[in-house]
Amino acid sequence: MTEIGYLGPKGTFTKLAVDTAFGDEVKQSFQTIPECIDAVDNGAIDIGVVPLENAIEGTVQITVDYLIHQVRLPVVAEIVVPIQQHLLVRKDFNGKLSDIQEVHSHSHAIAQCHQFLHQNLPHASTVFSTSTGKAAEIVSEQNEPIAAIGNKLAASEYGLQIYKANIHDYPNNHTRFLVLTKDRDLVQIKHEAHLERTSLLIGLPSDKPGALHQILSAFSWRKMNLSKIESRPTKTGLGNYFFIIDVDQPYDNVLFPGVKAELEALGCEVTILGTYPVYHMNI
Ligand SMILES: O=C(O)C(=O)C[C@]1(C(=O)O)C=C[C@@H](O)C=C1
Repeated sequence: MTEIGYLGPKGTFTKLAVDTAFGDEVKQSFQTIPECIDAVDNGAIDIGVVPLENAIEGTVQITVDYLIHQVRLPVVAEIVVPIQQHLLVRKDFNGKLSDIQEVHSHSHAIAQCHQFLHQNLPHASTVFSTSTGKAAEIVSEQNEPIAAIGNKLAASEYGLQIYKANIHDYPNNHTRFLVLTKDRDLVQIKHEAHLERTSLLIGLPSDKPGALHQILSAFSWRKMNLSKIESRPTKTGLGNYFFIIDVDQPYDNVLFPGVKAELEALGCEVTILGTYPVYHMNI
């Protein structure tokens, strides 16, 4: 039976994404994103689902860096889900907002609610946890005036109440999750794909004038639509970067090999990270 790993424990957004995409398959929770990716790599599980990017806070850097520098796994699908952040407290908490001393959550969830916290809980300290589900678990176990930021699944899993709903700072909050596996045939998502996307990693030989312009030209004159470009440090010294580029079309045997050859002629190193369908889902 196919086993699917996710950032746990129960009640995380990743779990919601996995449940929506994979229904009743067997699932295993991991405490960190690298542990989940390692488990796919060493065969302990078949598929891993990890957060990649949030509409408010941007890239989940540990995911990108781990996939670039430590474990290269094929990306075979992307799941996009709406994210609604709520302020969760124990059911026996009946104080005021100003009584809350600590707010626990994943750093990305705290960042998505930064303005809310700044305006409504300026006196409370923020405490980072490994996930929103973990934060909810911590709050459920302590008889203290503390709160977690998380989703409604976390509220029901840990017996918490939603003290204030939808505290994320901007509407239209979504997170992209990557589905990673060595065996593409294992992944069957019963939804209609929104589009096909291809992600590339491009390394420059050295910093030189016009390098980025030349890279972008290779896509531009072929009329290939880029939906994201991001630089990440190569970790070899200040000023050295990789570019990660998302192209909103599937890999083909004409345009992509053409881009690759053109960029390699410029001295760039080009790696295809994956070509995959993108599913937009409601949770
Ligand atoms: O902590 C969780 O619930 C997660 O699934 C992680 C994560 C993230 O890393 O971005 C996923 C979705 C939300 O953007 C907030 C947190």
